[in-house]
Amino acid sequence: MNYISTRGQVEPKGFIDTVLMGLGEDGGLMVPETIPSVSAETLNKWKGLEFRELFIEIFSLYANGEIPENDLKELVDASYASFRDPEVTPVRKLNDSLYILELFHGPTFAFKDVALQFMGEFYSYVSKTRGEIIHILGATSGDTGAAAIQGVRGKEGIKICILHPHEKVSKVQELQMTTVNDKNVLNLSVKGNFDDCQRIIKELFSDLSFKGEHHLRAINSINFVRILAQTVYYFYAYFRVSDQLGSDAASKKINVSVPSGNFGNIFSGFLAKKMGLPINKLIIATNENNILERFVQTGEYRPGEFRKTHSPSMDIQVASNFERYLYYLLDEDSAKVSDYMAQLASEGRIFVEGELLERVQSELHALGAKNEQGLELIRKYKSEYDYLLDPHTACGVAAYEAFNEEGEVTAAFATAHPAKFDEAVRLINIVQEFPVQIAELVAKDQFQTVIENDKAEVTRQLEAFFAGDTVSKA
Ligand SMILES: Cc1ncc(COP(=O)(O)O)c(C=O)c1O
Ligand SMILES: N[C@@H](CCOP(=O)(O)O)C(=O)O
Repeated sequence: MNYISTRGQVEPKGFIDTVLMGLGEDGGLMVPETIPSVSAETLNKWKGLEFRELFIEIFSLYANGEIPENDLKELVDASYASFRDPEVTPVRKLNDSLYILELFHGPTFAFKDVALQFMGEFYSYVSKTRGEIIHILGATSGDTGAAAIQGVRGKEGIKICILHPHEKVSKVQELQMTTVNDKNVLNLSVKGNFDDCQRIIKELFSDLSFKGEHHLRAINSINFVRILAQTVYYFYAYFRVSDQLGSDAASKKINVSVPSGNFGNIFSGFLAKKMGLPINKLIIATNENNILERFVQTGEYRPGEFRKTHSPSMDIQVASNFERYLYYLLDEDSAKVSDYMAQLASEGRIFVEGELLERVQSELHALGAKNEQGLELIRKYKSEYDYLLDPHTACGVAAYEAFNEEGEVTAAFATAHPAKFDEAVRLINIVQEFPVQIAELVAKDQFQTVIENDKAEVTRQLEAFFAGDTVSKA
């Protein structure tokens, strides 16, 4: 299988080369030339697999055998060894129509660990086996950065620089990133918002001579391998919810409700559904930064005013993976995607209507939860089920409440542990106990460089950080 760009100007690439390229060299996003389809028979075989086995099956459909089976197994085992739950992503039933897929059992307590602990192992493997220099550049609203740093800290042949918005991530997120004192880690705290950080790194990735000279690699969901790793828990959740439904499984439809910002997580669900997983509704849950809700309701995709909310990781206006969705919406017509993206760049908006909008509305449901609504739901679920939602998960539960209908059940994705967002939880006077790994962060020193919202300054920092690195092949 080869990979091509949504904008059609990149020669087809193999799997590892696609991962190393990250953002397509034409500014588009890489996608598989064809999406593998999974038969009902295969789904039936897969339903008894544990998470790691499922990962290997799904990954193997996309990786062209470029990683020998034994090596892949070792990578997967190493990636999930640090997870606190043996199931990796367990599913809890809250009531007859609501199941929670807990994605926060990795080392940094957010769903990003599922893909990023794997990516850390993967990059290390590629560095050793191909002698590639791996200089990771990423932007974060808090969780990607923490998980990516954790995945590569101290690893030979790899350096990582993460841009986060200054004073716009939670205290725990900031500590998770900035208390890491390994020499291969650089935290830049940018006086701007997440969209600024993402724009700067995309501009640097688009400068092909700078990217090549400095061996820049992506860990954000612009990188297709992130999307792929995230599809695994859609399959896993579907199978576990079906198990728990028992004899009711045949008569119930299964929805997923996914807290969304950069559109990577929900796009993984879109991909899983295209592969043949019979998910019913794909529900996008956002906070008041509701560009995706506005798009699904009206067909207009227009970044609006940035809102600071209780779910800061989803304080995102420009949803990176939207372009991948657009590609499939436009029937894989890369010329049309390029036109739409050029229009977005020049006019600040794009618009779909008529049959296209009808298709969007048949494929996606979306709700932008209000700040107060999120807090109210945290309070309600704590008191009714003794289950503490984090504020991002609460947006997903709000969307479940809005869209789940008779004959359906919903797997709402818990994308973070509430301890990461105690600022919000405290507002409703709930006192939570912190996991020890989080409690011990406050005593540690922090290492970060605060900089202006300025690409030239980021460039200078990177040139100094990456200078003189070489790597040899194992
Ligand atoms: C806790 C949490 N929930 C949800 C999201 C949204 O996920 P995505 O960016 O893949 O849409 C993020 C990050 O964006 C997050 O950190
Ligand atoms: N919420 C994310 C934003 C970046 O998303 P990504 O999926 O593209 O890495 C974060 O925590 O940084």
